[in-house]
Amino acid sequence: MAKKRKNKFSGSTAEQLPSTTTTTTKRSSFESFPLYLVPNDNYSSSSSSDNSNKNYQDYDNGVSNSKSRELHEYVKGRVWVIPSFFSPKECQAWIDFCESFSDSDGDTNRSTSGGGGGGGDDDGGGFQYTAHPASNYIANRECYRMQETNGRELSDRIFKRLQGMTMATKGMIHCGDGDASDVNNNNNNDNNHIHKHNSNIQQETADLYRNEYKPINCNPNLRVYRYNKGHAFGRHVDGSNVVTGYKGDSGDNGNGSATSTSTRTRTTTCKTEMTMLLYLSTCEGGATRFHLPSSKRNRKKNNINNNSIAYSPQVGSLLLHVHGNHCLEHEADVVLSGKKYVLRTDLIYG
Ligand SMILES: O=C(O)CCC(=O)C(=O)O
Ligand SMILES: [Fe+2]
Repeated sequence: MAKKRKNKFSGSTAEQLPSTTTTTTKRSSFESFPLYLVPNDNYSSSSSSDNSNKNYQDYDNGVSNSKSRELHEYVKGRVWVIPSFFSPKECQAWIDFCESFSDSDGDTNRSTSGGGGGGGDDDGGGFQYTAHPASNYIANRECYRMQETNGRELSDRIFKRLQGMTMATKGMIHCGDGDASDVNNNNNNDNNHIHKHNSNIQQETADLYRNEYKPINCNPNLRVYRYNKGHAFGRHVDGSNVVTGYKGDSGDNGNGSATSTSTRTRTTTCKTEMTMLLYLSTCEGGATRFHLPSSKRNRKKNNINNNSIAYSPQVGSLLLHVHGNHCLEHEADVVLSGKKYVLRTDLIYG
């Protein structure tokens, strides 16, 4: 069990929470986050006979194979998974770090309303309880959150690892224009299947740098969620955000701090295009469920569409999904037992 530790706060909460949100106003910080939790090396997905595989000695305890460090398409043109992005040890270290700011019952910074019990800790940092009912504009949500709005070094490292894995396998993810309504479902909820869809979307994974518009980093706005039993996040779509500080000219990252590992050679407007969900634990329930748009025929007939594809959290797996205009509606199913920990960032394109 992680011990309680004091933390200093910094940064600001970038994610806008509605006025009905029940949450504390304090900010948590990852400023003391140990960088070794995401080693600054380039993880390549090579065959097991390759020497570079020793990078993984501590990474997967020999359990996973190189395929589990590759990008797999989960919903065509919309959702991808890398089954072993973080090692189990790394996941546990993230959880321990985040929980080290909690009260012994794990309810640090708990506000007064809502379920779950526990009292607040006014200078502890760490997880903050977030809960709001559904309204016309926002989905219902209940979980704990911890946030660092400028975790630049960590996001650089996460991106470097993603590059190492995707470059060695199927290339970086190309994000093109498409119409989400053209995605169809084969109604198979099994995590082990790649879901095939008829689609006119020109959105296949593409080799890194084949296209001008490509992934350049991960969002330094890092969030860790903890869903306890009964917690969930209702049906919603994720918005795309313009991100500053990634101009890439002559090492200028726009904010005077360290140069990004993904320095570019031209000035560009950068936007988040994909949500990245890094599952740090497994639990019963708690799947991330994508709702597939109904076919044009069903829409005409006004048929109700209940097609969905759920991804159950696996320790260390990374799920990426297109967000913004082409985001599939999705939700986090209720956690039935255990705790679901997720690290959320986004893939920035420019
Ligand atoms: O926790 C999940 O499974 C989904 C989280 C999510 O949808 C989000 O962060 O926008
Ligand atoms: Fe979402």
